[in-house]
Amino acid sequence: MPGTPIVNGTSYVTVEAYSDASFQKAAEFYAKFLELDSTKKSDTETVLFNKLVTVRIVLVEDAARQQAADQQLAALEALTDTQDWRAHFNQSLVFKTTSIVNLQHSLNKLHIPHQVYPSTLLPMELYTVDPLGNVVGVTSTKNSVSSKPTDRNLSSEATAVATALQTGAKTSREPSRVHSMTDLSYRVGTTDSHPSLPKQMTPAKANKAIAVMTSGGDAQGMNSNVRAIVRTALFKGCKAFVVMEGYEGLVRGGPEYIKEFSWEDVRGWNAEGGTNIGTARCLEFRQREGRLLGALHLIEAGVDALIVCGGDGSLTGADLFRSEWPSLIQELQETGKITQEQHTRYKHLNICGTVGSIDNDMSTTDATIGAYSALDRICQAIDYVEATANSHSRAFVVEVMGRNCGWLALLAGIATSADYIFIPEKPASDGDWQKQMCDIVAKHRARGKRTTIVIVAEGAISADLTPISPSDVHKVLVDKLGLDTRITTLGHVQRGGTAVAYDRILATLQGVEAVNAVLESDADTPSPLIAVNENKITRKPLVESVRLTKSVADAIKAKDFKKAMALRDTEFIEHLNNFMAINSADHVAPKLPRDQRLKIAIVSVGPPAGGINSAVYSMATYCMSQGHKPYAIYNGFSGLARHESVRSLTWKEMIGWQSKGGSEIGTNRVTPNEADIGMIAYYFQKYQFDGLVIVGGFEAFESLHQLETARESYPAFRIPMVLIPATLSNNVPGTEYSLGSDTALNALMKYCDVVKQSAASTRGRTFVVDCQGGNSGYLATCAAICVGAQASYVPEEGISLDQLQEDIASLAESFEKSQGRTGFGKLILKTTNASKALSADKLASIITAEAQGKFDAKPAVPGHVQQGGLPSPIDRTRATRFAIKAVDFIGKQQAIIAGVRAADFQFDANDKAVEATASVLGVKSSHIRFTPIRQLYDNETEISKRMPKIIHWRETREIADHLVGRKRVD
Ligand SMILES: Nc1ncnc2c1ncn2[C@@H]1O[C@H](COP(=O)(O)OP(=O)(O)OP(=O)(O)O)[C@@H](O)[C@H]1O
Ligand SMILES: O=P(O)(O)OC[C@H]1O[C@](O)(CO)[C@@H](O)[C@@H]1O
Ligand SMILES: [Mg+2]
Repeated sequence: MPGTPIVNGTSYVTVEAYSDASFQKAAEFYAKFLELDSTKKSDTETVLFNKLVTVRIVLVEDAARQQAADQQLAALEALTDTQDWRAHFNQSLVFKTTSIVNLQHSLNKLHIPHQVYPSTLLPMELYTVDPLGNVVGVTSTKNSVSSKPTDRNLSSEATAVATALQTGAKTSREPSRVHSMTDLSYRVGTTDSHPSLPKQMTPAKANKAIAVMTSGGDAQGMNSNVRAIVRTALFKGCKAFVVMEGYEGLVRGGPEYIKEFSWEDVRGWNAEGGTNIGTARCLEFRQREGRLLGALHLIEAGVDALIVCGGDGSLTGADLFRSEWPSLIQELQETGKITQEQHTRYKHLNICGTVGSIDNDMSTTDATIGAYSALDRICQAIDYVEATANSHSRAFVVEVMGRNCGWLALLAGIATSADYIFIPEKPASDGDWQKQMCDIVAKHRARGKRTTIVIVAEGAISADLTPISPSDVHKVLVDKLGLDTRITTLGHVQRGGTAVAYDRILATLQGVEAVNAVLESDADTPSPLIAVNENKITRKPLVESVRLTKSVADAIKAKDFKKAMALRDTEFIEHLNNFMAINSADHVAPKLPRDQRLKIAIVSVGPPAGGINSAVYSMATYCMSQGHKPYAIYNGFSGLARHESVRSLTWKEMIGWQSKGGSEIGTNRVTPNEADIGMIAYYFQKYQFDGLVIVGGFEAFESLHQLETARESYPAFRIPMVLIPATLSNNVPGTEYSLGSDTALNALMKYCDVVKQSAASTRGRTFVVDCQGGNSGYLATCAAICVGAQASYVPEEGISLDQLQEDIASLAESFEKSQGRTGFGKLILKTTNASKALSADKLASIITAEAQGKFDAKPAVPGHVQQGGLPSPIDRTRATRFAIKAVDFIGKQQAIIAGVRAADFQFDANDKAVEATASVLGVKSSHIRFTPIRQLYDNETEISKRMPKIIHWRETREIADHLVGRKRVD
């Protein structure tokens, strides 16, 4: 916003200069750096100021101090790249700013060297050194979600300095002085020349030109990846380029194919399908001549780093390109195509891969960009097909994409509870597959299923590598089982439409991380591939990932299917085992011996969330496959206490539950204490439950805690108990993901896409969307990333009037800039509880009034639409995974608790092993973990707020802000 001071905070600082020359330079420096006006009071005093900050410079001639200061500057210059130079200085000034980003931009323009911390996309502190030798820090950390620099990025000493910067406290390293908002007087050094700063302070890295391309088959989410890369590159002070048409664009070169992009060029891309920069399968790039041209064109365009978003093939190409780079540029120089200078400048090709492919066939990452969107399209199609199949009692053979990889077929099989799947990694021999399929289909039909769904991956084969086509399968179903059968080939519909929320977020976070990775790489850093493991964005060596991926295909070709499976990630194998277990649920030949079979109850507590039915279905069918007896407690604990609503679940009644929304066994918010815990214990004893699975959100969390606490009094609760988190608020302590949150996020995102489109069609229109989530801003924050909302307000931060004013001003500014442009609609998201006083309606009125006719705002309230109807494939498949893990947990914990169950004198509730038998299942970082409820309840929960103490997604807020250029007020 023009006129807004770049720094604020009521700081008044006096610095001393020891020579006239340094006195002059300091005045110039502060005027530029902090955008201050200056008044020369006398030959020995200059005052620089804006509304909020005053810097007073006084000249105190002193040769000895001058010399000391010179030495200090020389020491600073000697520091290396890897050193955290803040830790080597003992004097500093600190100011606050609303936007480090803007400050960084202006310093880049002024060519004033600086460093930012932490060294991620989320700079919260910026440092430079003034001509007097003072370290000058500017921080944006004050709002409740921004975090301190982490140990990951800072040495412990530097962390102490950073902490002190934020708290105003002194560090133990005397005579460090860190101040803010006070009148300070410093002993400062001076030099006759402007200090030439140490290497690592120069913004050399941020001067890079970073190019991105999309390659191979297009995938939903590629546009979000490109958007994030372009904007992060610009945000970091780099130039951003896009290579059009994949490797084809590299081979052709020139500004038509290698284009510089601006912030505005990627506006609105999150909601667009396919890839807007084009993609291709380029034969020429497979040849050295093609890659030689590619190298030349990159150098001609001045590109330092290339980020390739593509599948296994594209990244194989990228890997080859990087390994060949030295010889390519050698040849270019020898043939006079590039100069010696260019050869030196572009000596190392900095490459990074973000995996974009619907196939999800890249090793070392759990998900590729686009895979879950394609899965969404497949599941939607199969859900549709189910309806017609059911009407005619028909069988459908559905062909899905995936040349060498069965991930789509497998996950779709789980998500739609298909009868049989064909995937290339685990083929049966000819003769066997026909029998296996017919046995299972016939069994399901005999149990009363009217539909049959068989999913065939494009690359399906039998054990002798003969392709299995949908017609082969069709023939068997007709000839052997006499089923009325149809074939549906989904084809490119799977790559159609816009990305699901998961892909938009994955693509965005990976884009941000890819830029970080290339900026942090040097000649010796192996090219990274940006992966995701469970919920965590990670970096993996590209070469190794490509090698592993190739070896899967090689193993399949060599008929070594065991190896092929082993080379797929562990989650793939787990999914396959899960599919086979629940799909072959068998009363006749269960897996476990009689003495290990258990009675396991499941209950749902709290409001409905996508995936509850899938969890119940998977838990029950898995129990059946093992030999356990699954029971449902209908209508929560109140149902049990009042009506003894317990029934063992049958296979037939659960047909179709995997894909259903809501909760078939009923749910409510009543906890055991509210319902009557004595009655509940009585029924637990009556039914002799050996284990309990609770599915739900915060009330379910409270329920588990109550039951665990009641173990002292009621032996019936001395059984393994586990909570599967399921709530759209995603606020259950002990997990970073709750079932239902993905379904809700997609529902909210689709709603936002629609209103944003409406906003874009109406000149000067903003919608204020009211989001659910209780006291958790998770949903609003993630949706803000998915739809590129201008701002989001969440309960963790509340709504400050200053911030609101800032957001309105920035809306005004962007609407003004957008004059004459189309497709320019804005969204503001607000969690209902972000402010009780400011409803979406009121907020919209305030914005409209403040806009003074330049634009307007309307409220939009999706309400319970956010519960989402049908559960998303992510919620369905994760529900299955969680349910099976929960049942296994109960099985494993039996031994620990069974011995002490009955005898009071042996039961010690404080025994750690016993305590751990009542746990919350959660995704934490990149693992599934069980955490004892007692530990979570006592140490990790803000009970009154119904929230975990640590907000795992808080960094995401800053990314959301940065990608739309939102300025933050303290
Ligand atoms: N071994 C290789 N050497 C050089 N370039 C390659 C190589 N493999 C693939 N490429 C380049 O990458 C492009 C895309 O590869 P491919 O067609 O295998 O798709 P992909 O990236 O695996 O994506 P998807 O499988 O999702 O469609 C190829 O057209 C080619 O230009
Ligand atoms: O669109 P094309 O070039 O026909 O490619 C289809 C192939 O691309 C993929 O969709 C991967 O993107 C494969 O699953 C499929 O075999
Ligand atoms: Mg591929």
